[in-house]
Amino acid sequence: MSNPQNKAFPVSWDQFHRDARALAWRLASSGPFQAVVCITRGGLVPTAIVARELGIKLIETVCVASYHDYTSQGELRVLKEIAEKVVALGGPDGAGILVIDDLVDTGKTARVVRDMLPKAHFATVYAKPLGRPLVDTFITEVSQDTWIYFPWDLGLAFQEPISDVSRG
Ligand SMILES: O=P(O)(O)OC[C@H]1O[C@H](OP(=O)(O)OP(=O)(O)O)[C@H](O)[C@@H]1O
Ligand SMILES: Nc1nc2[nH]cnc2c(=O)[nH]1
Ligand SMILES: [Mg+2]
Repeated sequence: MSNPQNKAFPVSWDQFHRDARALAWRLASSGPFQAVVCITRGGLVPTAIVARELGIKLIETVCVASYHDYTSQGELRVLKEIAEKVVALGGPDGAGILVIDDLVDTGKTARVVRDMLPKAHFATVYAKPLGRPLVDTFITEVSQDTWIYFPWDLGLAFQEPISDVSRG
């Protein structure tokens, strides 16, 4: 993963919806896709948006855990594999299957899932340089030392004014 994480890239619900919809537009000409494989949990929201736009109703999950305290990546564990009958829907090696995640950072998660479905189309909303070669389609690239804050991890909070003149 990216370390140190100097820069913050907070994403609102509106912006995420726009970016995920832009991903769907970009993917529309790469299909047709037989099914979506969603990498949980981060892939759940973009999968819902893309599947709605592309009219895909067959959705499978692959459950991968690696980041334990939001910024440090531990050992990668596959908690749930992709069902064989979903893999069989596509061509050999997952051709015709669309894999979706929210982002690719070091590319470790993408590598593990790519090894399961080498010919699937791999899409993320955001990409960092180390993981970018593993992704077929993405929308926005951020630098490796940026941490992306997703809307489901954020809440409204008071912001200190930029200038302190009002405090006398
Ligand atoms: O390219 P990498 O360095 O492997 O990092 C990318 C992965 O990290 C995040 O998932 P995380 O493991 O934090 O779990 P979550 O999706 O459940 O939040 C993100 O959703 C990607 O799946
Ligand atoms: N939320 C979030 N999860 C990550 N997992 C790996 N990189 C990131 C990131 O930049 N933001
Ligand atoms: Mg994830």
